[in-house]
Amino acid sequence: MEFLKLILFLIIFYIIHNTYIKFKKINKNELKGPIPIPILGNLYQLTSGLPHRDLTKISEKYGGIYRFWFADLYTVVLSDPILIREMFVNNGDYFLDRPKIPSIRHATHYHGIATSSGEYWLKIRDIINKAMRKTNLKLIYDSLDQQVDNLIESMNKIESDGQVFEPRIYFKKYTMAAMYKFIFNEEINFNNEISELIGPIEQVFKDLGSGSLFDVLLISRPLYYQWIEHTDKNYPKILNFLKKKYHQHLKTYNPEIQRDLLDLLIKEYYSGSDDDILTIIATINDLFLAGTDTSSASLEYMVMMLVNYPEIQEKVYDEIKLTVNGRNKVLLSDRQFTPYTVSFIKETLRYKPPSSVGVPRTTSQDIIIGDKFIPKDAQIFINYYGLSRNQDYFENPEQFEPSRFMNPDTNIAFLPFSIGTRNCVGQNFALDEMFLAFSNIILNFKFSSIDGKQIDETELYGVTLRCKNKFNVSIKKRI
Ligand code: HEM
Repeated sequence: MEFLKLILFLIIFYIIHNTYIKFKKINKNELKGPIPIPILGNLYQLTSGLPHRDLTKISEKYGGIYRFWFADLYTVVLSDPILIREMFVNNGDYFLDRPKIPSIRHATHYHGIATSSGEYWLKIRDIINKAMRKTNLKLIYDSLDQQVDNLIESMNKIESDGQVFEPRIYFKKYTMAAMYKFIFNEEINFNNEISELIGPIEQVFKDLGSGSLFDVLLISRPLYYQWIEHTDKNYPKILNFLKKKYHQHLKTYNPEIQRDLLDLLIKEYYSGSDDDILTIIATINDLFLAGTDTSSASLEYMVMMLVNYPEIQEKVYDEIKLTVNGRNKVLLSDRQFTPYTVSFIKETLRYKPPSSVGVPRTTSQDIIIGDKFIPKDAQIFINYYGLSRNQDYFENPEQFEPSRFMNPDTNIAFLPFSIGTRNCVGQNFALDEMFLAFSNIILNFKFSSIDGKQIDETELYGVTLRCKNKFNVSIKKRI
């Protein structure tokens, strides 16, 4: 009986303390936001299954910066481009780190490029920045050409066999093959070892995307960490695969010759210590995950937009056809002559931003931005979806209209790759890779809906925002 009383007392104490933390005044300039409830905070307001849309709706009341409690995590949600610049560029040093949560600790132990912080991150970011410069990517650009040829060849076969084209699978293969070449200098074999990784990778994305309440409830974190360490089978599979590749690579490693990214990382981090091995493995894991799903999801959306807006499809095709002037291949150097095609790609990134609420950051100290107080350790979200729906910057934001980007003035709210020193490290590569695939498929094929109806544009929320339903389309050869 006494024991039960003690438990009851502890529960009541916990709830009161939790409520006090969420309601106490921390600063006279603190952010406004919806009213939280004990324990869950504002999570009860994410009701639609599409958190980026719920967060966008809340910003209609509270504006481009507001406070939202993800259970126990004080979170700042941003959709105002001026404030985003003020924080990530003008005060960038205070917003560079990533939050620490059990599922990330389990996955990478905060190693690698995407989830690390502080000096450790600075060093690895510098290495990857250099590796991603175009001059160091010659190999991968040669290989991209080959991947585009493979894509067109597969599509030709689909068309001549009278089959339908499934964008998701073919674009995934395209972006995976590109990253595989960049990291391992190898052609990917989809019938072989990599096929067993596709399932675990998808599951990891699904788990990270749906998020876990136990990650954001402080009291449950230690137990939750132990639980995932013992039950998760997906990350160990991916990491073991990458470890195997690392050891194979080591056997033929020659410090005089840099074949690929893995060689570069071995050069920088080879000591054989567990920590350095984890750095190498976590970094290639990050690049492989971050560099494949985002670009392939965008390409998938581009095809959907071509089908749903046939008159826009014809405009893009006419521009590309005129530009290549009889050649049967579009090159990167053609891009400067295809402003409408570039606008189409930008509009797709705006309309369906692949990184819907981005990769969260955290503040390293209390800071005032404009007249807004942001406390140390707050989690910072850019709501890319909300940003791209900001009516102050985009007229009729719910309309898919590529010509909005034909205006030569840059729209400061177009930031699908984030901004500042920790923006997307693969931005230029992603834009090149998408342009090459997109412009060449449009030169070769006309896309249409299978049943004559528009394809459902609803998103499925996740680390990467993608279309809710996998869809197929009809393709018809143009040249
Ligand atoms: C349409 C394609 C892509 C979009 C929209 C996108 C968007 C983003 C965004 C919004 C971030 C978060 C940046 C921040 O914290 O402020 C990010 C980070 C990152 N992206 Fe991308 N990305 C794309 C493609 C790629 C590709 C192709 C690669 C690799 C070649 C890549 C590698 C990374 C990495 C490694 C990070 C973490 C950077 C760090 O923490 O320092 N991304 N990306």
